[in-house]
Amino acid sequence: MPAVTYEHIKTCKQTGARLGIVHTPHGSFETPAFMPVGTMATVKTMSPEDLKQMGAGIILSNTYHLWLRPGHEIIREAGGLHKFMNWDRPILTDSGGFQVFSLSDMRKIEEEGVHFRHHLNGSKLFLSPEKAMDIQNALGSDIMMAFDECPPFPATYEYMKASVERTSRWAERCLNAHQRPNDQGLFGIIQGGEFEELRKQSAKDLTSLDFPGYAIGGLSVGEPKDIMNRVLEFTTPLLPADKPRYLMGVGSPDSLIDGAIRGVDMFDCVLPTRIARNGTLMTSNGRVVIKNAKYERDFGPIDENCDCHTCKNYSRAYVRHLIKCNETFGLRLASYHNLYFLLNLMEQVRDAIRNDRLGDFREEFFEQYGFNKP
Ligand SMILES: CNc1nc2cc3c(=O)[nH]c(N)nc3c(CCN)c2[nH]1
Ligand SMILES: [Zn+2]
Repeated sequence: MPAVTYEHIKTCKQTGARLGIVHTPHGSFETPAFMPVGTMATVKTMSPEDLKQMGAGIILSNTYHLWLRPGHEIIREAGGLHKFMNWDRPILTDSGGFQVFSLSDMRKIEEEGVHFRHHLNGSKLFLSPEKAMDIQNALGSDIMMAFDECPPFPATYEYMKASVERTSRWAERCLNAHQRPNDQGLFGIIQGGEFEELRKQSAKDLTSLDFPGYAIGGLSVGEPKDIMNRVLEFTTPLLPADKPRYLMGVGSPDSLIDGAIRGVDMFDCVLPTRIARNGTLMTSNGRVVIKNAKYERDFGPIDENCDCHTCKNYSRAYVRHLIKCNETFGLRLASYHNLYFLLNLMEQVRDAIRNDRLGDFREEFFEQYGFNKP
């Protein structure tokens, strides 16, 4: 029995969105799902109890960061990442490729792997498909990602073609290095940028290797949203309908809805906690920049349509005060609300799929949030 399986519940009659359940060794979660990001084995300022209370079904952590600090062997000795961070629900770990390219310079890509400098102390490091698999095996994540190259945007067709072919060879090496296929699911990552031919090539290469799930990589790297949506439109149909589809690095409300409509099941993004820390809050009526003076005497909730712990117990004026004073509690209140907002949005998306009306929901949400404003 593979470690990770997908159960399709239904497809929305109004759009291409699908309702499903992903089953893993640490439990199941409904899809479409948003995964809070816990890079350093913590979703910043949130406790596991907070995450459960807000309905997080799965969280993401990062091979690159945990390899560097505290070191994957320490986590292996702790009994794995679930035990180390006291999270007993599913964990997905990214493979490190993207983090190397987004964090460190002085990098050199070879067939064997990537040579680069530690982004904090500059020491020379090397990451390969086999090393990325060894680290993820030590972490014991339920879903591991294949080691890939996420090419920059834009990239030439020639560069992208060579990169896709190497990423496909790396994916096979990851499968061959997989030590615990019954305990950990390994997802392949489709690359190819905005080139339909290369996305087809990547999908053909990786679906022939029969992974339990597939990610769509190489997006949310600065391309306009209409390009992302177009790439999704011709890429998701290339992926097996009985496997989860994970769009990497996507987390704004409009992109989550538009990705679900195009058949995506899983998303992750640091956006909600990152913008929360500087006081930008997502609400049903659009973004609220809480440091703005107009909230100084606003004793109402962040979002009157939100029933999260922050909105039920604290005012905009109070959160504004804490954020301006850089009080840690303010970071917690803002992060809690933003994560809750996205998790609740995904619950509304799943509801709309159940009722075959995700297209209508999109219109209503975009109108109220202000996405339709010119
Ligand atoms: C924020 N935008 C973004 N695009 C990504 C693409 C990849 C991607 O193409 N490959 C991998 N392995 N990770 C990606 C990530 C990290 C996801 N947590 C991305 N993040
Ligand atoms: Zn709230």
